[in-house]
Amino acid sequence: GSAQLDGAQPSKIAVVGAGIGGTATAHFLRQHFGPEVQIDVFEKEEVGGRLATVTVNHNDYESGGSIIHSLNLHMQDFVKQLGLKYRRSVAGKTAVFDGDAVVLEETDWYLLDLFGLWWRYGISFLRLQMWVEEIMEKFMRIYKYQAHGYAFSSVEELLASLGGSGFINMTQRPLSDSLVELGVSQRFIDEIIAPIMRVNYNQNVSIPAFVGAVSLAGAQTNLWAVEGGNKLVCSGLLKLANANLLQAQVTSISPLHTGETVQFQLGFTTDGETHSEAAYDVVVLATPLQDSADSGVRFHGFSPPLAPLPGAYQHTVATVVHGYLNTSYFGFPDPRLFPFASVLTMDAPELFFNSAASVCPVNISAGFRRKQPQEAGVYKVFSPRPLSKAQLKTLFRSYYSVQLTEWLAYPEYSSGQGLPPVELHPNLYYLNGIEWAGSAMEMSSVAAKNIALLAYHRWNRQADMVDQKDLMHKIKTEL
Ligand SMILES: Cc1cc2nc3c(=O)[nH]c(=O)nc-3n(C[C@H](O)[C@H](O)[C@H](O)COP(=O)(O)OP(=O)(O)OC[C@H]3O[C@@H](n4cnc5c(N)ncnc54)[C@H](O)[C@@H]3O)c2cc1C
Ligand SMILES: CC(C)=CCC/C(C)=C/CC/C(C)=C/CSC[C@H](N)C(=O)O
Repeated sequence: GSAQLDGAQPSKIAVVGAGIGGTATAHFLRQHFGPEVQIDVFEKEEVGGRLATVTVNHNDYESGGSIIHSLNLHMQDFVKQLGLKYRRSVAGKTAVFDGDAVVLEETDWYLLDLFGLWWRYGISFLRLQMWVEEIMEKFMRIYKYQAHGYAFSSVEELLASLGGSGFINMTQRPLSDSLVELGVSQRFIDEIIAPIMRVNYNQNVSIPAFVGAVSLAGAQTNLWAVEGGNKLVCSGLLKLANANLLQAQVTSISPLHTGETVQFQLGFTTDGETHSEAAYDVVVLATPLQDSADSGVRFHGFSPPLAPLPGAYQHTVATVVHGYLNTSYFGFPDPRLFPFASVLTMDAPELFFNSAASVCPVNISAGFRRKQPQEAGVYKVFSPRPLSKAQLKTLFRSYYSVQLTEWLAYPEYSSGQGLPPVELHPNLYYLNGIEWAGSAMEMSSVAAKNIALLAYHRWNRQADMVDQKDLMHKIKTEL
């Protein structure tokens, strides 16, 4: 009970979930709280969570989170600190399919086919590009604030520090409204924006503008991934943090009142057996807690009781197929004349898939080249539901293997609810609320750094490092 009063560090911290959010939290907690504290990370399934690979024909392919933006500085830092390597994506052309024919043949929507896009969409293209750049520039402020040690007690405070009320409004208003206001044409929205929202978030242009901008950043050309698989970052961070990995599902969290301070007792099951571990000073929940996300975590004995989180997570199926693409379906009876590496789709009710793309293995050997459509290749198809045999036969002339991963992938953004809280109770934190602003590896990493800083400042009662206003100015005048 006296730990917090005499300024000592916490002795035990628990993190629930070993995805990028949980493992990055463990790493940053270690940085801030020092070498003495015991950090236990609970994981019920695989380290990596939504970063995962499937093996096809002796090669591994990303089945969950796959691409990282060049300005995602936490992810970049992790890769450097862990001695991992970057894997650049192998260039390939993209088409947009409307269910009937290819409506747009482009090479690379930012650079190569700029003139083609100009001709077709006029000023829309430039306006959109500037809009995304401006948002990215403001978003990048977070790295400075975090490097100076500033933390935020809510996702709203964090966003407001970066982009004022404009950023918060962007989490509530539809992307389509923002784009129309910008003067982006309906044709551009239907043929380019909607297909990008479908491939990245399995949703339409009514998703909020902030996550829409994140999704558009994810359609730029400066993207990379981690050689060997993105999930290597998670296992690497656990080691770097010197954290204990407990292969167990946390089932309950209850407060333990001892004197003036509160600690937490965690109930968990491992190999069907129930255990409990007491006396955690700080707990970070790094997994979605909505009922539909099925984390299995229950809160007992909190007064007032913790309110359930509204909203649900979107079902998205990633199907990795080794076979021959049926190019006829896209209007190219001769596969040798099919020039595309990926096909995005417009928002058409009859379409049963969102995208189909030739994919590269996570270990690209020096001489790697994409297979031609007349050869057997490995493709990833995103769809809202598992593909039936008939649907597979529509997309592939024949195939050797099919691997299906069903994800509760990212928030269902249409519900228009607010952003979940970060502080559930003193010393009990929730990471995944940030996904309701935008779900991406970097968003979880930003939230991880924020929670580690927040936990540290709360523990040490440093109120002047939390929710400070006018940080740009403060930082400039700091020594
Ligand atoms: C198909 C797909 C494609 C994506 N593509 C990209 C992309 O290209 N780029 C990008 O940046 N992002 C992408 N994302 C989003 C990105 O993967 C996620 O935002 C990010 O991985 C979330 O990490 P997290 O650690 O917050 O959550 P998770 O990875 O979900 O980690 C939570 C962990 O907690 C564990 N857990 C849950 N309950 C318990 C419990 N009770 N006890 C113990 N453990 C528990 C889970 O098993 C899981 O491992 C994609 C997501 C999907 C699904
Ligand atoms: C957080 C910021 C500022 C930028 C992140 C940009 C980014 C990498 C967004 C990706 C979002 C996402 C959920 C993509 C899913 S699908 C990716 C890919 N098309 C695939 O084929 O797997």
